[in-house]
Amino acid sequence: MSWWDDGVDDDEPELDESSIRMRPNPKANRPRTKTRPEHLDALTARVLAVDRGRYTVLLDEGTPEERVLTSTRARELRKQAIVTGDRVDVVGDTSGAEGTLSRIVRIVPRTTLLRRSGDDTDAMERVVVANADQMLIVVAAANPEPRARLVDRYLVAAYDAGITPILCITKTDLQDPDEFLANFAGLGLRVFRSREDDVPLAEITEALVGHDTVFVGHSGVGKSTLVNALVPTAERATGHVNVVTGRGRHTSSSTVSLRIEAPGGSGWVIDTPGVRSFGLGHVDTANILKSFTDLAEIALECPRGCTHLPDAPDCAIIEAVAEGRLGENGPARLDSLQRLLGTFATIKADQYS
Ligand SMILES: Nc1nc2c(ncn2[C@@H]2O[C@H](COP(=O)(O)OP(=O)(O)OP(=O)(O)O)[C@@H](O)[C@H]2O)c(=O)[nH]1
Ligand SMILES: [Zn+2]
Repeated sequence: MSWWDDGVDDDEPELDESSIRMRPNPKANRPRTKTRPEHLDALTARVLAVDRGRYTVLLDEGTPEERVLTSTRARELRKQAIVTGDRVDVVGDTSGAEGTLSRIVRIVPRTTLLRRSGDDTDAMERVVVANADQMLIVVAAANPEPRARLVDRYLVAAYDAGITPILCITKTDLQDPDEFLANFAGLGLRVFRSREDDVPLAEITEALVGHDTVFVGHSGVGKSTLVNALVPTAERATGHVNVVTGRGRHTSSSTVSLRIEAPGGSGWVIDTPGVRSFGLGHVDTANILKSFTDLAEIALECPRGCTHLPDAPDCAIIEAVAEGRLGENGPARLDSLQRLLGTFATIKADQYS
């Protein structure tokens, strides 16, 4: 069981068989150039949304010819997941005219890939979002009560994927977030404080321009409220219940890309409303340490197989911090790293028990 899971998980990204690491017969994976056409005339597009075998893609982004197409995928891609944020090569009718269909023939190599497992004991991974370079983690100062371990799980997923995490703490009108934020003091994270009646729109927008940012957060933290404030055309469903119809929470379940416009340029917000569970069964511990470049360098002096956890004998990082070599913030930084590595160690222990 993932303790992230609140039972709602209506966004089911496809399993990506191409990313399963065990390859019993490497030769079978060689591209069969004879049978696969090259499609030299293909055009590269951005996948905005995925819905049951239909892909909404954006072509000629940012030019006067920009247009939205509906695409299917070529048969040779049927075993690979194509997800929001992917760049793909399309052929066929790329006019974008009503009723036309183009065809995806290639996935452009991804710069990053945010993945999750079904739960922590599950090594099978699902692809959530491709090519995001930032992750905005939305957490409420209160209601629901914030828990550092939950944020740690998002951080582990981000660091594992090589995505830069940013924190946005909402509902600061309900609670002073300082004490909670102290948990992350060592990470050098950019932190935004927000409340519904005073969202720091200019600052957050500035951080999003020029980036593809995936928004994650537990249900009820105010993520939709934030997305709607940043991208007024988004109209994401929020937790307000309509008293007239008695209906509310017509929550949309699919991951979407929303363009954020600012005088200085534009950026993309990738909202992942349906992804409630974030199993970390696939995470590689080395990737967590790699994100702490200063500590990773010192870790080269650690004994082989060092866990860097508080009980690790002769850990070079622990020694360096104790000697004050990492400065004033050293202890907080080590503490954060150990908490993330600890999260991971617990997961692995469960997996192999
Ligand atoms: N007091 C206070 N309430 C807020 C704030 N931001 C959002 N809320 C309220 O919190 C509730 C949940 O907000 P949503 O934006 O729907 O939260 P969400 O994270 O998108 O939740 P899901 O739709 O379940 O994914 C709503 O009733 C909001 O009005 C805030 O800054 N302060
Ligand atoms: Zn060590």
